[in-house]
Amino acid sequence: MKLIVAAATEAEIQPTTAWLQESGRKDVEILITGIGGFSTAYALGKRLSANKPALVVQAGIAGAFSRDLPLGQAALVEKEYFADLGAEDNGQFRDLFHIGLWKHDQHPFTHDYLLNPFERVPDSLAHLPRLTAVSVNTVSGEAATIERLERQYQPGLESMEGAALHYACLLENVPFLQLRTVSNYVEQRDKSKWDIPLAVRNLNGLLRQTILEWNNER
Ligand SMILES: O=C(O)c1cccc(C(=O)CC[C@H]2O[C@@H](n3cnc4c(=O)[nH]cnc43)[C@H](O)[C@@H]2O)c1
Repeated sequence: MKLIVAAATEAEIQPTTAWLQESGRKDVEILITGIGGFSTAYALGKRLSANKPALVVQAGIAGAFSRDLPLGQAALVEKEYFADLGAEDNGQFRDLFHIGLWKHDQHPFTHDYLLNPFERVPDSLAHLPRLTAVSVNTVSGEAATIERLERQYQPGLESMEGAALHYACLLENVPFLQLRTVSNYVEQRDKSKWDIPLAVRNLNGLLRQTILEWNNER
């Protein structure tokens, strides 16, 4: 049974891809899903309908809401929200639960979020904080948007693909983990403050340990 490592961009997991190619390992499959929820849901849905892996690990960088998480910090995402899917109503954002198009606890949601029920977290990742995250189509950079997300969801992290991973894997009944490292803070956009190399280095270090550990256990 395979382990699938899914990432939005090749750049985020390039060190792991190179290492896997050198090792000639065949039991780990790389899936580049593209950026955003729609491309991730499509890529995962298509792949998982062919046959089911033992585990999908989505690996990527993310924005952090709090300075308590240093750049480069790794975390596992436990709860995910589709945070910009809804309607604007008299200056207020309403999600699909609020406007009655989705029902609380409808499969695969728990209340209004997507919970990862996976309990067999590898030792190499067991020490990581387990956070709530929001998934968005537009990287948040306006104070009003950031305040709204914090008020509504109390997130630790923001990405563009996490909720799609949870949604697809819960529907397909495939175990999954979402591993993220912090590349930037969710704030007014200033790419010069991002540290993508550090986030990618830490992400791939943990990915490699996870793959080695996963291999030894079977
Ligand atoms: O510019 C580069 O060199 C570069 C290299 C690797 C990856 C990138 C990306 O921009 C990856 C996009 C990916 O990152 C996630 N992400 C990172 N920070 C945030 C954020 O603050 N809010 C939302 N998403 C974020 C996201 O999942 C993207 O898919 C660039």
